Amino acid sequence: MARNTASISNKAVVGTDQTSGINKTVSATHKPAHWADYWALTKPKVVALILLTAVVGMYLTEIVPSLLQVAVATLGIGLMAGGAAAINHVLDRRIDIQMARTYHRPVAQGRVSSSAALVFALSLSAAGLAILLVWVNALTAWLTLASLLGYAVVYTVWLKRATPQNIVIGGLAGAMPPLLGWTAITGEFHGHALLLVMIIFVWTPPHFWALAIHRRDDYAKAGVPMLPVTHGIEFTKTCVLLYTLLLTLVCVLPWIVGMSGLLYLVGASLLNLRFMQWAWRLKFRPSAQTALHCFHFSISHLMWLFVLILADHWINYG
Ligand code: HEM
Ligand SMILES: CC(C)=CCC/C(C)=C/CC/C(C)=C/COP(=O)(O)OP(=O)(O)O
Repeated sequence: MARNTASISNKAVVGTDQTSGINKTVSATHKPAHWADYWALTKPKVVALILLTAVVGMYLTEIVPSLLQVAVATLGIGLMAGGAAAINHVLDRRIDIQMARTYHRPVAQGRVSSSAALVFALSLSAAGLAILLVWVNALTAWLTLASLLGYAVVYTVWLKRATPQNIVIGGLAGAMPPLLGWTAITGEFHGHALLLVMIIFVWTPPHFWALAIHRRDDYAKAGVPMLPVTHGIEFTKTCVLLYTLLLTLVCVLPWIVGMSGLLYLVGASLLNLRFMQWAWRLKFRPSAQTALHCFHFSISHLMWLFVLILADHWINYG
């Protein structure tokens, strides 16, 4: 278990952030806001992966979308996802200041005021909603708004503070993008898109709980009832292992229903075997960094899985 420290004084906040796996000491004074602070509010790396899954949803339909269609829908969904992330920074600022991983965030530190961050977040969200309503379609616009509210309000305000199943239920909002991509092109629901949603939904618990195991003490200190805090690390490791097993089974469904071919099946199975190997190691042969490695692998896993689904689709259907 990594040890993290965050001491807060009037002038400076100094902590050790090991999420990256690198022991880097960060210090922050109350500097004025920089454009990079606003960029950070949007959680750009998370949104990038969300957008990859949305774009794959767009290209998996029977219609071949134009680049302009893809670009406009991606912009709309991206603005709303970034807006949701910025709202989360405002609503979570008191939790964020208490955790070594998040204490340096712009709103928690006061470099960006809550009101400025809120104006920024609502502007992004409104622009995204308008783009989707005017140039995409109403179904996608309202579904994206539902995802935004699901993450920024239902998860952040309520579930996160209320139950250790917070990220299981709240995970639905983050799992929606492939469906958003699909409806952006077709204007309607499809079982194949729902399968992609199910894959991200089942992937989310092992993704997050691996990190939460590594950061258990942080969450305990901030009083957030994450599973390793309420039910212990061993129980959470068992849940990670069982969810990776479930994920392996769910990932076979696209092949069973004829949505994906052998390239996908073989590639996805290899990725899932590796994920299960990390989860097994986490449960039975852990070192201090295993949970962090497992978390990092989960991100590569989802990225390559969606690249594979798309490559397989292009090979099979042109
Ligand atoms: C309720 C659902 C989810 C929860 C609770 C969750 C939680 C987290 C947390 C706490 C981090 C660490 C962030 C940081 O250190 O700043 C993280 C990182 C990340 N998550 Fe998730 N996540 C969820 C869903 C997703 C989804 C749906 C995706 C993409 C499809 C995703 C992609 C990522 C990526 C790419 C990172 C790395 C970010 C970075 O390195 O800056 N997450 N996640
Ligand atoms: C409109 C649309 C598609 C919305 C997508 C919603 C979205 C941005 C989901 C990402 C989920 C996420 C990063 C959760 C982090 O949990 P946390 O907020 O508890 O983590 P933290 O401690 O790092 O803030």
